[in-house]
This record gives sequence, C-alpha cells and structure tokens, in this order.
Amino acid sequence: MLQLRARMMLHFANGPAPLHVEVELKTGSLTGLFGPSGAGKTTLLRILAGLTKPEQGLIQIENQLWLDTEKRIDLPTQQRKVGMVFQDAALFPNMTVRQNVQYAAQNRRDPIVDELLELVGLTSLADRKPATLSGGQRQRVALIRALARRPQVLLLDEPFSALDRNTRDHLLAELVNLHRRFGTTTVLVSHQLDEIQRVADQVIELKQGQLYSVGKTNRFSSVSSKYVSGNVTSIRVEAGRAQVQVRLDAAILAVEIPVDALKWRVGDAVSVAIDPDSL
Ligand SMILES: Nc1ncnc2c1ncn2[C@@H]1O[C@H](COP(=O)(O)OP(=O)(O)OP(=O)(O)O)[C@@H](O)[C@H]1O
Repeated sequence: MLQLRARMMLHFANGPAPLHVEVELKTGSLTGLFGPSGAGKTTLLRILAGLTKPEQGLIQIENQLWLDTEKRIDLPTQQRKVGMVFQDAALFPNMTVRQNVQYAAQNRRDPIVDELLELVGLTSLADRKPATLSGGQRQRVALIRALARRPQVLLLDEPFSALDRNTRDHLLAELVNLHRRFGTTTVLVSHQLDEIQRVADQVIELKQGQLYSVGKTNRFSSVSSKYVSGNVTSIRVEAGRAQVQVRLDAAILAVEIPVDALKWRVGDAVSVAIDPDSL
C-alpha cells in the first residue's frame, strides 16, 4: 500500500487555497489522476517524487517512509524509487535508444533492457538517436527508460497528450501491457477521462487542490465516492474500538474504527467518502 497525505498552500489563478489530499494506492494498482487544469495534479506527482515539499505530509510505501514532516523525514528524489515520464520525453539526445535505457538500468548488461525494448517494439530502432524518432517512439523510450530503474512507483504526467489519437491509443495499450508484466504501482495524469477509464483500476478526481471523487473506473461519474468535508465532533473509545462522530453539512456521520487506526482528534477537519458498495 502507498499512503499519501499532503497539505500545502497553493497559489491558484483565483488566489491562494490549500491543497489537501489523503489517498491510499494499492501496491501494483494503476491510478488515474484526473481534474481540470490547475487542480494540483502535477503538484501531487511532484510531492510523490520529492520535487515539492508539502507543509505537512506523509508518504509511506510498504514499510518505508519517504516523507514524514512531523518526524522531519524527507528522502531526496534520488533515494525514492520513482520513475517519471512527462509530456516531453526529455531523452539524452547524444545517446542511442538502447543507451538511454541502459543508463537508467544502471547496469548495461541488465536483461531488462532488451526485454523492455522488445515489449514496445523498439528492438530494431535501438541504435537510433532520439532526434530520428517519431513523437510516439520517443515517448515509448521514455516509458521503458522509467521502468528500467525498476521503480516502486511510476509517475506519468500526461505522457501521451501531445500525440495524435491513434498513437495515443497504441501507447495506452502498451502501457497496460507493461503494467501487467511489471505490476508497478502507477499514477497516470490525464485530462482525458475516457483514456483513464480504459486503463486505470481507480480514478482520483481533483478540483482546486481537493479530492473531489475517488472511484473504481467502471462506475466513475455515476456512483463514485464523493468526498465531503466535516469536523470530528466526538470520539469515544470502548473495547479497542473508537466511535467517531463527524459533522458534515447536512448530517452527522458516526463511524466505528479500530483504535489503532485512529488518527483524528476532536476538532480535526477531515474528508470523508462513502463507498457506494458499502451502503
Ligand atoms: N510550489 C508551489 N507553491 C504554490 N503554488 C503552486 C506551487 N506549485 C504549483 N502551484 C500552483 O498550484 C496550482 C496547481 O498547479 P498544478 O501544476 O499542480 O496543476 P495541474 O492540475 O497539474 O494543471 P495542468 O493540468 O494545467 O497541468 C496552480 O495554480 C499553480 O500555479
């Protein structure tokens, strides 16, 4: 499980407002991150990668802490096992395709290099320089270069958005293949909801720095879990269970959770989502 909690002030087009996100990603899942321009999607990826530090935050992956602002833990980017791909492939121009991938693998003879080239059909282009490739081919190289590091988390920030529809569809299919083969926990940012729905296990929707919805892809936009904000009004502990009351706009929600899962105090502002399946 990857646990991410982050809170920081962002300067949105209409003024400052907090980014506040708490999500858990299952190991090996492919999560789509969707939302309007300026919602905070890239900032969230940067926080995961260690490129932006939130004022408060926690990133825990399996048993490793990458970030815990309370404990002053903040692993630098190089020590977080993340692979990243952006809209622009940013390949090393003076290296061949194979050298770009080998460089990331850190060991030239790592068999993963040939396997990755083969999986995305680049074996015959392995000795070419990036400038002689098409945009789609360059993004394929960027994708396998990110995987060659054997990252624990793969972060994809609109990697295919500059490509034509046909090429994008091919690359999405290849992403699904690679994900099946390596099972890397992946976050894919996209403006195209249909694109995310086709490949992701779950979709997180952000609006103005806040979680707007989290849903499994097949029911997203219909009955996905909408997040609402509230405040914890009371906590009663009894026989190892905590009875927590949260005041929402139009209701009071009572939840019972094991005491060791309790991380709230009375007065805390919380975001709550109700999984429709549990109703
Ligand atoms: N370090 C920072 N401090 C304060 N504000 C920031 C910081 N980084 C980004 N912002 C602001 O936060 C908002 C969200 O930016 P972000 O790039 O995360 O959005 P996005 O959802 O990725 O947008 P797009 O889809 O257009 O790429 C923007 O208004 C941006 O100006």
